[in-house]
Amino acid sequence: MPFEIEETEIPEVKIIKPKIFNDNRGYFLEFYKKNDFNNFNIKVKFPQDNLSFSKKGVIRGLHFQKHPYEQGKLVSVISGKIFDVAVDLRENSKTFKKYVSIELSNENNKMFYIPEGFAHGFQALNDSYVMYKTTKEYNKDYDSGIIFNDNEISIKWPIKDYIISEKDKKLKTLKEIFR
Ligand SMILES: Cc1cn([C@H]2C[C@H](O)[C@@H](COP(=O)(O)OP(=O)(O)O[C@H]3O[C@H](C)C(=O)[C@H](O)[C@H]3O)O2)c(=O)[nH]c1=O
Repeated sequence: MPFEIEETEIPEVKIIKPKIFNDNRGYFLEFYKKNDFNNFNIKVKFPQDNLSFSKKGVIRGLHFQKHPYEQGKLVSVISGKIFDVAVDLRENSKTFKKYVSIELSNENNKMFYIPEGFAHGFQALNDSYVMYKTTKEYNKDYDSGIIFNDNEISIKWPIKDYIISEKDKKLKTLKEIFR
């Protein structure tokens, strides 16, 4: 089985460790294999792959797509290191408004599986290339998000001297979204 799975404090959010096949040339790993993920009860399709490059200190997020275009994500770091965050936005969940975070890097080759119903964001701990698969296609009309420093979630972003987009500066708080 070329993947190992680790639980997090939010049961549906998983850490996935692909098997690394090292040899004298370098290494090989599988990012995703339908049957193996089905064995982990992750039975989703990924119609879109994304790649973003972020300079050290950049925070992207906290983003989500509104119903019916919610996106699950399988996040990996091709090069660099990020502090990756998933926030539970499922109002009927015991962990509503709670978050889990993980360091993903091309050293640990870990992946983060974030199901639909969560907001996603990350901070680049050095210049980083992040590749992630999504369970639905991007729909700009349903693109939404929560301000990164919402004190109801209170994420401890590692780098204080952050860079964020003008768009992300204007994102609402959880309270404003879930009145
Ligand atoms: C997400 C996305 C964006 N775009 C276009 C829209 C903008 O013209 C440009 C940059 O978009 P944005 O500033 O929303 O990119 P990020 O800040 O990296 O957004 C992502 O950041 C967090 C971490 C996520 O998990 C989401 O996938 C996504 O919200 O790419 C597309 O054409 N397709 C897409 O799927």
